Amino acid sequence: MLLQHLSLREFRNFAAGDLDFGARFTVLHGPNGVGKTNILEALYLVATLRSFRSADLGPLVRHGAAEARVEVSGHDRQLGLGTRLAVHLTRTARQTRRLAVADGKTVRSGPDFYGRLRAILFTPEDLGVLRGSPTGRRQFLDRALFARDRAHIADIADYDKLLRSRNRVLRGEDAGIARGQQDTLLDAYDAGLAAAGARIWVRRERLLADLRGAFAEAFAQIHGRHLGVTLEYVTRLAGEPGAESADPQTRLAEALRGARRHDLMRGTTTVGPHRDDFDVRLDGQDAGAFASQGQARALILAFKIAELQDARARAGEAPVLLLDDVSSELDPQRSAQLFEALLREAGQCVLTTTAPHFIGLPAGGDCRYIEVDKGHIKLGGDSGP
Ligand SMILES: Nc1ncnc2c1ncn2[C@@H]1O[C@H](COP(=O)(O)OP(=O)(O)OP(=O)(O)O)[C@@H](O)[C@H]1O
Repeated sequence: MLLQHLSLREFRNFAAGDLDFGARFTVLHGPNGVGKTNILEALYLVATLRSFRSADLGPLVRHGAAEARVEVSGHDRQLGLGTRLAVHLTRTARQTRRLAVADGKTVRSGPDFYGRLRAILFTPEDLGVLRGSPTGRRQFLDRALFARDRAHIADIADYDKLLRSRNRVLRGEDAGIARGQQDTLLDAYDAGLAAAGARIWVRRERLLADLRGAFAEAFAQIHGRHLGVTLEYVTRLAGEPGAESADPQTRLAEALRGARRHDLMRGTTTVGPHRDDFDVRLDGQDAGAFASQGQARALILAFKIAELQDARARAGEAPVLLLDDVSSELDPQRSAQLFEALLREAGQCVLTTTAPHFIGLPAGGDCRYIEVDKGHIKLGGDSGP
């Protein structure tokens, strides 16, 4: 989809905001805290019905408002038609409800909505992923999969819900459950977790297998060919004796059953893809512990390039690249390298920066500079920085 227009109502710090996208680049610029990332978050919401900053959608509704709306219009290149996608958020006392609308029609099922706008996100936090927590690395992989496989978003949501329910039962938090009922409930949760969890696990393994070659090549181009690089999925389930013959769902179901007594004592679920990780090695050494800052960034950049190449090859067109404030983390030389490599692979790209002169893209033609100022999108933003 080629993005043409975005309209925000009561979203984050925007009471109302409208902007037209550049055909290739849209540079959102302004000081810290004015709402630039909020605009990327709005686009990400339309792509995935999720936020990349908060699990709860409540904070996306402007303080004091009960409802928020994000609407994107653009051109669906595959259908050759104009298209409009909207997400409405309604905050109630207990939760925030979301409603997806495509071309005026409500879309009840998430998987029917995901993928109409396909977006790949790159934030400064991604640059620290190798040194950060396994949770951050799993989110990093899952975000890559959200753009690749629309079923993955639904599986992650189902898995998280089942996991929370299983953990509540393990901790005895559901009052009034007898001992016999507890086992029946756990059996049901285990079956659901094994089904969704196996799909998550298999997709993550396949993603890494598919990206491995392009990742190594992109890293070699950025950093040189003198260091060997590997990329592996890490799961405790892989090495279970005799497990190789069973399919992933059966292996996960058996592992959950086997861990149940232990999990009851711990009050939490200790096996499954919510405990998995991925491992990047430079000449056999763990990159998280041994790579220099520059190497770690080059590795993540290489992963994103591989992700963009894969997405373009699969869908026949490049997804929209959402690039949040990356230049602030890099020196000018690295910044130039990053833009050169990423932008070569990207189709349409929406980027935020406090320093538009850093971006170095000429205004006009396919590039539009838009100034953001405390919840206001300045009109007439197609001039240069
Ligand atoms: N629900 C909300 N209602 C009103 N304002 C909000 C809401 N959520 C966030 N904000 C405001 O949005 C602003 C943050 O916006 P954002 O993170 O997009 O800034 P930014 O321009 O990307 O800044 P930086 O350059 O530092 O990354 C803050 O001023 C915050 O108070």
